[in-house]
Amino acid sequence: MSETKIPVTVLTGFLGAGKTTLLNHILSSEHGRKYAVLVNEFGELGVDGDLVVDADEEVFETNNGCICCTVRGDLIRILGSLLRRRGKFDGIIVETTGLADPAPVAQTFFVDENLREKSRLDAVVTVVDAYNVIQTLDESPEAIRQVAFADVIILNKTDLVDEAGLEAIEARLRGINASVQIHRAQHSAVALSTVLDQGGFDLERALETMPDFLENNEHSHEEGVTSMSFAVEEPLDEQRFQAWIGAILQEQGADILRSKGIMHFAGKDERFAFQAVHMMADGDYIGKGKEGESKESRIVFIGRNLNRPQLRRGFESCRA
Ligand SMILES: Nc1nc2c(ncn2[C@@H]2O[C@H](COP(=O)(O)OP(=O)(O)OP(=O)(O)O)[C@@H](O)[C@H]2O)c(=O)[nH]1
Repeated sequence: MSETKIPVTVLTGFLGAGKTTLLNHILSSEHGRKYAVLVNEFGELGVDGDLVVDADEEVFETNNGCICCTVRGDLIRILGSLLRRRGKFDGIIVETTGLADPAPVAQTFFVDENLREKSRLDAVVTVVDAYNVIQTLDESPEAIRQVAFADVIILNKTDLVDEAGLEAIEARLRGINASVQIHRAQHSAVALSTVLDQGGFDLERALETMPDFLENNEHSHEEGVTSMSFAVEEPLDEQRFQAWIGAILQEQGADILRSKGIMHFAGKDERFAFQAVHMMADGDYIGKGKEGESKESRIVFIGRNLNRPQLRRGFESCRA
């Protein structure tokens, strides 16, 4: 992805999962980089010397109008002014406290022209409380969505759950989101490289490790949220792909929470990284793959009511 675009990490997770602990861990680590942080609970971050932007309550003020529009408007305004001060920091972290659904925040980076030009959604990171997650998933559709949207899950509070319990949790999380990278943690102490600067390359790694045809539709207790991935070995026709994915997202974007993939287009050396949150999509060329690397194009859909044969046929019909 374009080097000049500032990476944005969207941090989400259920109440008390360990988001603030993670933020403090990031900001107090020796990484030699500067991050701007947008939170709606300023004051929790007792970190000196780092650039912490007080977005206060107003960022996520939602008492009138559509939640998505309000959030987007405020985010666009604050990020717009942040991006004018480019060069002062290397990345932006947006904590979505109080907002169960990360979609409107993530989508902002695909919708606004200015933000699209200057920034890119690097990853949605979801912090999960290992001790409470099973109950939370049973009781809350929002928790399921947060898992579905995640590129990276920090499975936190592993000190409170035994190994068998953790394995059961991981299986359940993968039942919702098969391509997600899960990192176990205590007090959100993860290597920063697992959270920040994920870019298109980790997407590729995630897709590689994801089995082709996961049959996990039996996870109906997750309100039918599941994931499917498809691979095509031959190069794709760019126009055909764009038309197909555009139509799919238009028609089924309400059910498709997240989609992402790495494409090899005929006549292009560089790989194309695609991602979408509901119907809002974005894509960028991310450079050539390594010598001898597979030229397979892969795509993953996470959502409900996914029609496997239809999606597979559609993707295969994009071959050049
Ligand atoms: N036992 C245990 N406790 C933890 C761990 N990580 C965080 N905690 C505790 O969990 C509580 C919540 O952590 P926070 O980081 O404030 O969680 P949060 O997601 O920011 O919470 P909200 O902003 O209220 O949604 C704090 O008391 C932490 O000390 C962990 O790995 N193990």
